[in-house]
Order: sequence, then C-alpha cells, then structure tokens
Amino acid sequence: MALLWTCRRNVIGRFVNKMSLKGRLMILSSNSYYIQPITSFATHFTCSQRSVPLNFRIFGRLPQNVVRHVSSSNSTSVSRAIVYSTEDISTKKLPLKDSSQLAGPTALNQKDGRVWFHAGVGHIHDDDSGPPRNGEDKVNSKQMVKAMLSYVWPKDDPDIKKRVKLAVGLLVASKALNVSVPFLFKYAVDTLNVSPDGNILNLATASDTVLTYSVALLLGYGIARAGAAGFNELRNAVFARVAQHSIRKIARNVFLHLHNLDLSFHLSRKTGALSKTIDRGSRGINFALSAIVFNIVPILFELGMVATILGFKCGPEYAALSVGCVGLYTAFTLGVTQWRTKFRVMMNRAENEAGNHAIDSLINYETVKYFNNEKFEANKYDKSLKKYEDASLKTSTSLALLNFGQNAIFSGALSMIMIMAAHQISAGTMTVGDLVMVNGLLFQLGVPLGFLGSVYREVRQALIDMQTMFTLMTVDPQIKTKPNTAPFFVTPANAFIEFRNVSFHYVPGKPIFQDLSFTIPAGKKVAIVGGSGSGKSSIVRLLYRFFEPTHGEILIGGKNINDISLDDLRRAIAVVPQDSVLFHDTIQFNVHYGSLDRPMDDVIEAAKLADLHTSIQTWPQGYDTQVGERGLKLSGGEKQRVAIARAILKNSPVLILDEATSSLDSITEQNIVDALRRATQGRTSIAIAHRLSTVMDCDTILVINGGRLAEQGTHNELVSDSKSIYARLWSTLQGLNSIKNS
Ligand SMILES: N[C@@H](CCC(=O)N[C@@H](CS)C(=O)NCC(=O)O)C(=O)O
Repeated sequence: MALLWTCRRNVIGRFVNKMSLKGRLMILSSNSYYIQPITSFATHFTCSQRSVPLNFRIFGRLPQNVVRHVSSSNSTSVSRAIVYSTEDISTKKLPLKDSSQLAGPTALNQKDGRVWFHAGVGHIHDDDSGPPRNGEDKVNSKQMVKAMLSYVWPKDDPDIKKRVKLAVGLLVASKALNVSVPFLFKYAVDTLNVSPDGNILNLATASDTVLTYSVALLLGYGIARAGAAGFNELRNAVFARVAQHSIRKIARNVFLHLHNLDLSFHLSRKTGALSKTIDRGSRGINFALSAIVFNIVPILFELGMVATILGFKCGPEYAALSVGCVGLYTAFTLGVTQWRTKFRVMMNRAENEAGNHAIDSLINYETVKYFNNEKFEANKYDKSLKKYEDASLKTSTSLALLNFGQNAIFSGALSMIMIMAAHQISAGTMTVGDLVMVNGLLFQLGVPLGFLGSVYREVRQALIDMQTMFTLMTVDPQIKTKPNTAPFFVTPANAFIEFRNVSFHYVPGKPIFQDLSFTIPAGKKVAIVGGSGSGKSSIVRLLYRFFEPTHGEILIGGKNINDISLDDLRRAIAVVPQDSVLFHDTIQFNVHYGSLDRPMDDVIEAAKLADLHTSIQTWPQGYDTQVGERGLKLSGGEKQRVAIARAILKNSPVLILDEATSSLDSITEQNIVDALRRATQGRTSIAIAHRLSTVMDCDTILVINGGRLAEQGTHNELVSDSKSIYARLWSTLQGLNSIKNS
C-alpha cells in the first residue's frame, strides 16, 4: 500500500527559491522513522515512497519553511512531498504514533523556535479520508436508501413530488407502448398471413382491405416504437431535475456539516479527500438513482408485463420460462461480475502505480541523471505497465466470457420458447404472428439486460461512495453550542478575557498547559510570548473554541465561553493568522470576506487602515484584481495586510494577532506594525509573538513557559529583571540583530 502524506493547507504551496538543504525522511520499520541529513548536492528534503502498511500524516507550520506538495496522479494519495527549507532540521528519531493520537505536536526543531510538525501514523483506510472517530458509524444500505428517498420524495417540495409522479407515469406509458410494439407486429403478420376464416391467406387474391389494415398496423408499430422512445426521453428529462436537485441538496448539506465539524476532525482528514468524498458521493447518488429509476425498475416492470402477457396469451409455461431465463441470466451476470471486478481493481491500481512512477521519476529527472539510472527507471515503469497489461487482458477475456454466457442463456431460452410456439402453430393453437410477438417481447427485454453487469458494478461502487459520504454525516461535532444558549453580546467595554486554571493537551501525556491562569483587561493590548512549543497559538485555539481545555475555564465578558453560542463567541473575536490564506478570487472579495454585508466604502476604509489601499490602486484591475490560488500572486506582506483589513472590517471587540508579522522582512514589518496599531485601537487585543520588537509597546506581556504563566509585566519591567526569561529572550534577539547588521 502506498505511503500517504498529508500536508495541511497552511504548509502546502508556499514556495521560496532560497533552499538550504535538509534531509530525507526514512521509514526504518513499522515503528520508527527519522530525518536523515542528505548529501550535499541534493536540494530537497524528500519522502521516499515505500510500500508499508502505514498512513503517515504530516502537517504543521513552517513559518519560513516551504512545502511543495507533489501529488500522485489520482491526487488523493500523495506519494511524495518536497520540503524546501531555509532552516536546518536535525536528525531526530521519532516514535510512530497510533492514528487515534494524531495531532500531537512533535517538534522536529525546538532550538530556534521555528519549525514544528504534527506527526502521527496509523493504518491505511480504503476511502483515504482518514480514520473514523467516535460517533462515526458506517451507515447501512437501508439507511442510505431511506436518506436518498427523503431527497427524492421531499415532504416540503410539492414540485419535486409532482415531477416524480410524472416520471413514473411516463415510465408506465413508455413501457406500455414498448410492449404494444410486438403486438402490433403480430397483428400485421397475422393480417398478411391468415384469412378471416382461419386458413392460410393467399396474398395474390386477398382484398385491398387486408393490405390497408396491415399497413395501418405497421404504421402503428412505427408510431408505438417512436412513442416509447419519446416517453422514455421525456421521463429522463423530467427526472433529471429531481436527481440533480437531490444531489445539490445532499452535497450542500454535507458541505455545511463539514464546516460545522471541529478543527480536530479537519486536522485528521485530508481536505482533498473530503472534497472527493462529496464529489464521489453525489455522483454515486446520481448513478444509483439513475440506475434504479431508468434501469432496474423499468426492467422489473417490463419483465412483469411480459410475463403476464405471455402467461395469459400463450400459457403459464411461457411466463415461467421467461422469468426463469431472466433469473438465471441475472444470477450468472452478478456472479461473474463480482468475480471479474477484482481484475478491474487490479487494472486501476496498476494504472495509478504506473502514473505515480512516471511522475516521481520525471520529477527526479536530475537525480536519475546523477546516477545513470534511466534504464532502471524504465524497467520499474515497465513492471507497472506489465501489471496493467495482465490485468487489462483478464478484464477483456472475462468480459468476453460474461457476454458469451449472457448471450447463451438468453438465446437458449429464446429458442426454447420459439420451439414451444412452433409446436403450437403446427397444432393450430397459435399463429405465426404469435411467434413473432413472443420473439419481439423477449428480444426487447434483452436490450437493457445487456448492461446488467455494468449497472450492478457501478451501483455497488456508487453505494460504497454514498456510504462514505453518508457516514460523514453521522460524525457529531465535538465542539458545539449547548442547546438553549441565550444570546450574549461581547462589547468593547466587557471584552475582558480570563483563563482560569486551564489545562490542555493534544496527546495524553504531553501537556501543553497546566493550570494556566491570566486575565486580559478590556481595551488593553496584551502580548503572549514564549519559546517554540510553549502553546502560544493553542491559547488562541482554545479561546476560539477550536479545542476544549481538559480542565479549567475560559471566560469572556465574565461568562464561560462554553455558555456562549459559537456564533456569538466567534463574532466577538477577529483573528489575523500567521499564515494568511486567501480565496482564489478578487482582492475585493477577500477583504470583503471579513464582513460580507458591509458596503464597499467600508471595504476601502479597512484597506486604507491596513495600509493596503495604495498598493491595490497600483494594480491593473484595482480591487477587481484576482489574487490567484491561495493568494499566490500577492507578496507575504500584501497577504498579511489583506488579513488585517478583513479583521478590521469584521470590527470585533477582540482582535488576535497570531504572529502576524513573523514571515515578513523588516520594512514590510514596520508598515504592518503601523497598520496593526491602527487596527487595535479601542479593542482588546492579544498579540502572539516571537519577535519581541513587535510587542514592546503592549500594556502587558505574558511569558508562557512549561505550560504555565511564568512572567507578566511591561517590556521595561521584564527587561529590568536580568534573570527573567523575557530578558534572556530579549538579549538573544538583540545579539541576533547585531550579527545581522554587522
Ligand atoms: N454485457 C456486459 C457488458 C456490458 C458493457 O459492454 N459494458 C460497458 C460499460 S456500459 C463496458 O465497457 N464494459 C467493460 C467491462 O465491463 O469491463 C454486462 O452486462 O456488464
């Protein structure tokens, strides 16, 4: 099984040309791996793909490091990730963890306070969308059908119900016309063949009426055929809206549900895999619905009609034979399709493997050349191609067997029925027209049956895809608003924050905070500083209720945040994150996102306050300029100012700046600091910082160490105590600055 990588959104796609080379991630065994420094000419930190039954996930923040994510051809399993780093990652052995313990911060490099990863390992899951967690029970087929029907027959949508009724009516009409076709043909043949007295007709002496009658019947035959096809297409068109509307509603509900799930759920899942789950799940619904409505139900309906007609017109043995034939045909088709599905799976796997290998090899073009390994690479690629070739041959030959078997069963039954009919014709109890009719009825039934195996295979796949999607819907958010929570409005006057004996961990046994207590008065500017891994950003995550403390309370405006609705709480807090990720839209959209109902004038005002307006005006399309995927067309400073403008526009009483200037150069930083100074005016603000120069003017600085509040005071108070952690951090910073300037 392929080794999978997950790089969270905030580490993907940040690319810098400055490369100082790091190491190779080596999987040593099923329970350990390490980062091995690699040779001097190599230019990247790479993960070699190995076939181990593990699902390796890596995600985290790399403030000045850059991860370039290279995904394999099917894009859900990422075979390789390249990390370009400006910092050194030392060799370090790390124990593998169970996937259920994911998200524990594992600092790869603690010394400069920059690089950290969250890493964990677990078993591979078929659906790629991560391990199941509490509350995520697989839904069964009955529940899925029930869920699907609730969308196809919605209680509150009479228009959709009307369409379903119309589609059913059209289905009946189309099948009725279809079945009438062999009848009309029978009467035409009998008219041309049998005289009214029951003897064989001599066409040379037959009256004009015979010809006129038979022509009319054959005309009716043509009209009935066209009518059946017309009703069929009309039914498709009428039902298409029902299916598409259901898919839209389901996809929207799943999407909204995903947004309501908590951060820990999203950290343990691959974003790409989640969107694929919705995509495949909704396509699955479309397929399953279409197959049921356009294929399975019509076949059963037609079989019922044909069996009834044959039973009444020709005798029960005819009905039994046709039902028996369809039963045998179905059993054979399902059995063989089940057996041969594994060849298709092998074929797809080999195709992916070949694609992955081709990509991996071409990405490593230089390395291949350094070691003259072109032939080795070609042979490796050829091995995957050979697997594909073998599987593909098995798929084709098994298809031939399936087609032949289906034909043999159908032809056998058809000829038996014809022989029975021939006997009755010779006995004078049936006409030649009857034989033609029996033949026509069975032949028409055979057309949709010709795709039964494919429909069965696709429906099974659709059910699996739907199951993954519907199972997602059963996941209960771990963090939610308590029922009957009264509205609570945080205002600038009551926006004081208190952490009361808060303890917290991501992974049991690795505490982030132990009994952490501090208060942030309303309207004050407070900085939180501390070394790497001290949990500075976790304070924001707890306050924003992305995670719950394991012990203690967090209060805002004197009220426990658990007693405030998530909406009220989050409305009260604006965050300028360290990594500002932008939507692939215009700059105006991205700033406006801070508060979508504010007018354009406010957007411009916020951009001015964030020192962004002047830059925007120099761009060719001004506010309509597209920022590119994840804001790639903007510099780090510009993106950060967009984040500040958004936060200003949100106009919340609490503003959190999570290392908002960490990845900026000094000139940009100064502009941003000025913008931030304007943004924090009149609000309670919390600045998480490791650059102490940006927090000197704060009213209070809280120093976090060992999961507790170690020191507290103004910059001058803390620096004046030479033994304080802050004073040591400050002097280290001063030392680094003087080295930089010399
Ligand atoms: N008669 C067979 C084959 C029908 C068929 O030709 N299916 C198309 C797709 S609609 C196909 O390409 N099948 C390839 C395969 O089953 O390997 C059945 O009932 O499944």
